[in-house]
Amino acid sequence: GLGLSVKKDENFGEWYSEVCKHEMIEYYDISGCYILRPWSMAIWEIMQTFFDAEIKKMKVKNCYFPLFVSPGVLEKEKDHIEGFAPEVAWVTKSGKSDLEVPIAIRPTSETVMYPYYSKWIRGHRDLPLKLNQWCNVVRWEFSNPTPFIRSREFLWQEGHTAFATKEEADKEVLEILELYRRIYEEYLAVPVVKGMKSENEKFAGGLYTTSVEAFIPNTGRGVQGATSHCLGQNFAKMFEINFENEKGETEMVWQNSWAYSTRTIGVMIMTHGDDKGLILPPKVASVQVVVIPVPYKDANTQGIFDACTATVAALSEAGIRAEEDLRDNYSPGWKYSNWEMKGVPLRIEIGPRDLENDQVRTVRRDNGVKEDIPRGSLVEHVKELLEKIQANMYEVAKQKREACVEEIKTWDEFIVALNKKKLILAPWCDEEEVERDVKARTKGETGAAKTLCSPFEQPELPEGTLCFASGKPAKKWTYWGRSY
Ligand SMILES: O=C1CCCN[C@@H]1CCCn1cnc2ccccc2c1=O
Repeated sequence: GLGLSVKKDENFGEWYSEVCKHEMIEYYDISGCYILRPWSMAIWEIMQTFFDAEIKKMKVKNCYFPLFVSPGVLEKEKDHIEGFAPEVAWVTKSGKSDLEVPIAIRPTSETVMYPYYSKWIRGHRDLPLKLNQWCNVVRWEFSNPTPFIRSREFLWQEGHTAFATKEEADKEVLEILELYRRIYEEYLAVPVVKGMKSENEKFAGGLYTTSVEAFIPNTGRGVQGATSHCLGQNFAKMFEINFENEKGETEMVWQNSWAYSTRTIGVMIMTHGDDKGLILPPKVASVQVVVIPVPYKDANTQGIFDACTATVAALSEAGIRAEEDLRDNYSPGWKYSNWEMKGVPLRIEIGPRDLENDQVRTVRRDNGVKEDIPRGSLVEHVKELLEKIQANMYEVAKQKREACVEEIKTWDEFIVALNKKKLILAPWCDEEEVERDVKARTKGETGAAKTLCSPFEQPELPEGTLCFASGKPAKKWTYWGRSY
């Protein structure tokens, strides 16, 4: 039928799967793989347009490296690959014959790119080297696949930069992290926390990992939104990426790598969707306004259709992504439900009365508010409405997320908050052993609790505050929770 068969608060998993099928994705006959249909691809492209322009301002250049990785290079560094090896997909045959040597499909491109960084970087004038690629990666995961959130192939951008000094690397890590915050908060209207990953959770091959973390109130799970790593000189050592500095001495480069993926779209769907379906933030909506005629038996139907077409033309002229739905085989009511399901942020209805009064009726998808607007001031009104919708969606999501945050000080409080699906802010001694212990003690069928990040914005930590898990002196406030 037309509507969703379950409610968001009743059966979130089923709700999410159904909402995604309303033209964002199509399930594919290989498990963990999904078809990105135009309705979600358009969102990816809008984000890409923003991010690509921003990194170009930072002198990052786009490139493209092969999909295939030779085994020798992939396994070059044991502790980088150790935990990940089971996820690597391999090509072992071509046609009927086996390949002499199996070839891996990139799960990420450090080992693909860095042998060539070593070749291209000779002297300090070759630095900084800043490359990015927009591509797909494959990780053959076995934990439950979820559209956009966890798939065996996904689209992402991966930036790989090399500098002469650590200071330059440290600076870029945070500049990129700010762009990720903007993607989530300014485009997807999703609030995120910027922070540092723990030693346990960071990218094992790097020096430190920063991330933007989102939270899904319905499941009480954190979700890593995007990562920006400083790799230090670890990969430079592994791949011998050296340069001759101004004094003629040989030094190793300092590197970063950073990525966001199509997971962003899943986080947006989970955050904003309701029981009528998707709600798209205007900034990323491929159709921001849908104009629907409401003809009445003997009314001037042609006049109504012409008014719809003229309204779309005026809005498009002003750079607003507007479409009319003049299909004569669907009722206005059916169209309202259909476009609400697809999450179009603003609907405009034009009926006989609107025609007489030279006005249109607007209906907001985020809060349902209806308003009659004179056609003379339509464009300005709609621009304002779209901005209000964008801002309101962010504020509502931020309040919902804040309502989930619980600050705790003891183990018992931690367990209670965890079982109440809270986003937990706790004082922690920052010891890896303790994090591993918390994971072990909270292991359950819904997954263990772990650190999500230590926020850069640290609340006051009074002298003598003890770690909630170990009782040792706490060093920092850290967000904990179950995660995707
Ligand atoms: O996040 C990023 C940002 C973009 C570039 N790569 C880094 C780190 C990727 C970490 N990672 C993640 N899954 C993997 C899966 C298989 C093999 C290797 C890996 C792997 O190295």
